[in-house]
Amino acid sequence: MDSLNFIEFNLIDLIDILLMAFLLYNVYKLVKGTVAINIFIGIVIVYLIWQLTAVLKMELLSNVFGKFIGVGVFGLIVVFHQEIRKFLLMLGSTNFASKRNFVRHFKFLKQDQLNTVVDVESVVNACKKMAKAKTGALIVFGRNNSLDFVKNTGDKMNIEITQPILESIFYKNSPLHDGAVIVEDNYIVATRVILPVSDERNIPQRYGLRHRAAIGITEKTDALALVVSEETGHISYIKNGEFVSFTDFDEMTTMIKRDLA
Ligand SMILES: Nc1ncnc2c1ncn2[C@@H]1O[C@H](COP(=O)(O)OP(=O)(O)OP(=O)(O)O)[C@@H](O)[C@H]1O
Repeated sequence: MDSLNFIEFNLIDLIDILLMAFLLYNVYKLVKGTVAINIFIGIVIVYLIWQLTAVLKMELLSNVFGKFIGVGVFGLIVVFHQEIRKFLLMLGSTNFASKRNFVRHFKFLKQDQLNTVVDVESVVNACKKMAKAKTGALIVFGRNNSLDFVKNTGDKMNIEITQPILESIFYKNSPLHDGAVIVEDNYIVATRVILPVSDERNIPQRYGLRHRAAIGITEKTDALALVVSEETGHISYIKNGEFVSFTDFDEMTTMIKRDLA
């Protein structure tokens, strides 16, 4: 039967499927937890129906779905422009192949090579202390995307994270207190960093530049951000350009650890 020819399978098909699965998995990881996930699932469904109608030679339906997908590509570029940007950044990122993903899998070969586990407790404790004292702070955790483009706006550092260090950096009279701190692999790698500010109109007026900067960097990259408000002493956890809600700081700590894993 001609229509079942597609069942013939060779090595190239296997590689094709594996690469496609890898691509889809990474796209899924990017959009997971965002509103884009529903659009992503919708597209996958439309695509699968299109392929099915094509294989079964249902000319009319296949034509309609084909046209829809053809035009839809441009719509997708607009809808997913942030995710596409993050994905391309991830592919070209120096961090992607270097540390978190690649080395971690081979960590057993060299036990003490990298200290990749961020001491989240110390960071959260420092934030709690700063919140009490109404000291503003902005801490960004790098993940897969390289943050080199923002690190260059501040001072490069290499300080292992401790609670007192973080508190002293953001202490009001400290020369380093302005801007954001970038954290990678349990090290403060940059201070006084100027982040891209989000121009999203839906952010409530009460949030100023510190919060907009946290939203901006987490929209443009897969980084995570913690903000301590100087005005209210409120601590916000921001991911994918949105405020993450949590009931207590233990829950927030667990979420950050999970997101950094
Ligand atoms: N683009 C930026 N990147 C990094 N840090 C920034 C940026 N813009 C402002 N900041 C930091 O935020 C501080 C000003 O915060 P602002 O009062 O405007 O924000 P906010 O969101 O209202 O925060 P808060 O609740 O702490 O007042 C600045 O002193 C600076 O340290």
